[in-house]
Amino acid sequence: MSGDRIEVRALTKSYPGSDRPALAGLDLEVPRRRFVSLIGPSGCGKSTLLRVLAGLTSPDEGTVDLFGSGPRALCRAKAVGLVPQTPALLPWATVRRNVALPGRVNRRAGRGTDTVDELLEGVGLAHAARSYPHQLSGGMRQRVAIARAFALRPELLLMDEPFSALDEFTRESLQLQLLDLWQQRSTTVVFVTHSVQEAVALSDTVVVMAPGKVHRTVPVDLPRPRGTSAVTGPDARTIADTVRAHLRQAWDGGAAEPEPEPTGAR
Ligand SMILES: Nc1ncnc2c1ncn2[C@@H]1O[C@H](COP(=O)(O)OP(=O)(O)OP(=O)(O)O)[C@@H](O)[C@H]1O
Repeated sequence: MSGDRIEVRALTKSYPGSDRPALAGLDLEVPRRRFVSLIGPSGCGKSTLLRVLAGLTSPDEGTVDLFGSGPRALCRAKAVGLVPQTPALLPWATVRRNVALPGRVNRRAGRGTDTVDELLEGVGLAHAARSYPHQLSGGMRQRVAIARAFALRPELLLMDEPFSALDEFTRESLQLQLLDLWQQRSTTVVFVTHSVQEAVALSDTVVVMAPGKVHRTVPVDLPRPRGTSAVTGPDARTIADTVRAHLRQAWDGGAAEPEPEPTGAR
């Protein structure tokens, strides 16, 4: 147990009626305040891992230590935020209220809150504070979901392909806003994506998964804050090529040499 990291050990999880486990002995370490992306073939267990980390489902075997607590305890303490692919906003509430509501829950849980105006500013939605969800574009709804997740001041933010339905321009602008919010706060982010470019642009570490387990961890040694030139330059392209090579191995059944050191997302 350690308060400065997430430690997942030998995690297994099978769904009833499925012929192979969704997670098959997965090990992972994520130090506090890091931004880590999970990437891997469809069905390799990325969402299942997020659901276990969020305390939404229990593993069959293995241990999960989130900064010295279990997932359910961290969730009860309102210290875990989850941003899904399609945000579920309250249709009857304005943008402002949608973002403010977790704060009220938080105050009851004895945790601090961020001011709603700062968060709306941070995601470029100050002008839409009085709008309702049905009046927003998909990108704006996802911005509300991100602001709402940060309103919880989460120790751990889990994001499951949050930008996959967005056009490239909206996606890039949201990536920058997310990085700004993350850098201003001490949140640890675990981010699922299918985009190698996105994983490299955002992360300290890219975790390449093969079915049920971690295949490789790839450090992203790019300076922060990352401007467009850093994430499109030669160093970023080299890292992206490394991730793609590991992804190809993962697709081919994970026939790589063993991980040289423990599968920590350092
Ligand atoms: N509720 C469920 N019941 C039965 N099987 C499930 C359930 N959820 C996931 N699975 C199976 O578990 C495996 C892992 O699924 P999971 O959604 O975690 O993968 P993923 O990597 O997130 O996939 P994708 O990239 O397509 O979103 C898959 O074989 C999937 O069919």
